Amino acid sequence: MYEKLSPPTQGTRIRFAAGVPQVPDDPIIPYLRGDGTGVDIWPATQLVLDTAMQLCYGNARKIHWFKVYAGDEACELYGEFQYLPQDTLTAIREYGVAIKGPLTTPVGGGIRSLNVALRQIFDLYACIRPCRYYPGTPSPHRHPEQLDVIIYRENTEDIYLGIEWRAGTERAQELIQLLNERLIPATPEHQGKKIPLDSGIGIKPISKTGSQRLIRRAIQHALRLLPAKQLVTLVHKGNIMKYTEGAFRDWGYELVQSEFRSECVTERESWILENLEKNSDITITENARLIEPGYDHLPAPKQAVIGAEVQQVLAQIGDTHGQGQWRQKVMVNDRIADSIFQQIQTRPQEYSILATMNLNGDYLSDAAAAIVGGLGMGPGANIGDSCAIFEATHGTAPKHAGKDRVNPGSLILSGAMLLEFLGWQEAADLVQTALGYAIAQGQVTYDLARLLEPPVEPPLSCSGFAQAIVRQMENVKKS
Ligand SMILES: NC(=O)C1=CN([C@@H]2O[C@H](COP(=O)(O)OP(=O)(O)OC[C@H]3O[C@@H](n4cnc5c(N)ncnc54)[C@H](OP(=O)(O)O)[C@@H]3O)[C@@H](O)[C@H]2O)C=CC1
Ligand SMILES: O=C(O)CCC(=O)C(=O)O
Ligand SMILES: [Mg+2]
Repeated sequence: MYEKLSPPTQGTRIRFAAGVPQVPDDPIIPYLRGDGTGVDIWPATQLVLDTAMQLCYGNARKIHWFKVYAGDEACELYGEFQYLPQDTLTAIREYGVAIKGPLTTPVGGGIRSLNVALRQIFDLYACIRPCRYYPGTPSPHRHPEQLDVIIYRENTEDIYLGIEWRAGTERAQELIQLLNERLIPATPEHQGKKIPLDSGIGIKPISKTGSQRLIRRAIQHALRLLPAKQLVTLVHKGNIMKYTEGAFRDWGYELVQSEFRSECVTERESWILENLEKNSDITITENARLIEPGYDHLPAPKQAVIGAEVQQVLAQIGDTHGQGQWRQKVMVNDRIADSIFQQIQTRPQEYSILATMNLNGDYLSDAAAAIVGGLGMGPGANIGDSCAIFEATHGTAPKHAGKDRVNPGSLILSGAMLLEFLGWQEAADLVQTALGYAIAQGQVTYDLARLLEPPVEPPLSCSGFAQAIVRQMENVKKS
């Protein structure tokens, strides 16, 4: 079955039934060490996860790690350009749940992203990146503790599908000519536009299916955490990209109507219902005026549309959501992408779960991680219906590779997400608590040490931080 791999001789595979992992007490879990700082952060992570398992479950539960290869390490074993060997894909498919370090992607030419390839091959459509503050972590913000969001990033489409043509190539020019000569002139709203012939071209597909399955998971997550997480915000740049990003928003609202009608309320619906609560004699027009800024300056047909919206909301959900019932539901709203970058900084406490397309989520997850301490504190999971791969938000940070200095926190916390996914909450909680205690006591790596006042000198090494977490876990278990 494998060309160069030998799976562990003990352990059992995880299977998925209707999207849910069926987890034995002795799962075999493939891991990819990764490139760059993967050599530092993976051993640190494995130590913490194994210790947490041992402390919580003794010999009753054990992960049997299965080393598989991608990136530079794979080329060493399998030969030149063998960045993602078939063995690795077979192992991940067979065992269902994996964890990985970061993998390098060159800018411009060369190989396409192995990270993105794995998400696409296994249809890991939901990239989940929680950004939560651990007290004592230095931050450029005065109140980083106010940010506690979970980013749900669509993970398989958008420009990450990688359908691009380099400027000047025959295909790029053929496509530009087709667009300039046929498709653009045939579309009235594009009249007069022209694409410069020396352009590179990339395609940005955003599908209804892809958008809705991601947003569905985000809403389901909010419902599980209710009332702690009560808001799902659809992030988009739909004012500019109407039929891709704007459609993402519209399909999100459609989903509320079609699948979550009794459990959700949209922000606009809540305004309409609240206006009625505050004034039971309010007319449709007065209500419409209150929900739509500039209503009085709109042409009559547009005013009519808003009036109809008010009427429809009251008729459809007045009984089920009115008189304050909507306050117990998950609210769905939307924000334009550029604005959400400042909102998470200026009003972080107002956001809970952010549902995004691929590119926006990539940007937003680094930005949100910066608020809670930087990329060393940004965990993540890529989840599909029959596979899951856990990985940090950050990349290979090549200048720090092999120096035993970077913060393994993101991969360790990704490991905690893995434990939680397996249903081993006690071990997941232990890891998070111990990591929090270590940071609170100033036991930190260089990235946090340099920001603390006064700076911590010398900082812990990568492996030293893992050992500090291990000591904290032992203390928690003793007490
Ligand atoms: N999922 C994946 O595998 C990902 C892979 N990549 C790939 O990684 C490569 C490098 O990307 P790059 O843009 O440099 O981004 P990186 O995320 O690798 O690193 C950028 C900077 O973030 C900080 N940082 C990253 N990881 C840590 C950590 N564990 N602890 C502390 N600080 C950290 C460092 O800042 P400082 O030096 O200031 O301390 C580092 O220089 C590229 O090939 C890229 O494609 C990128 C993102 C995700
Ligand atoms: O795959 C890569 O090289 C970068 C991906 C990335 O930045 C991310 O997934 O956050
Ligand atoms: Mg990124």
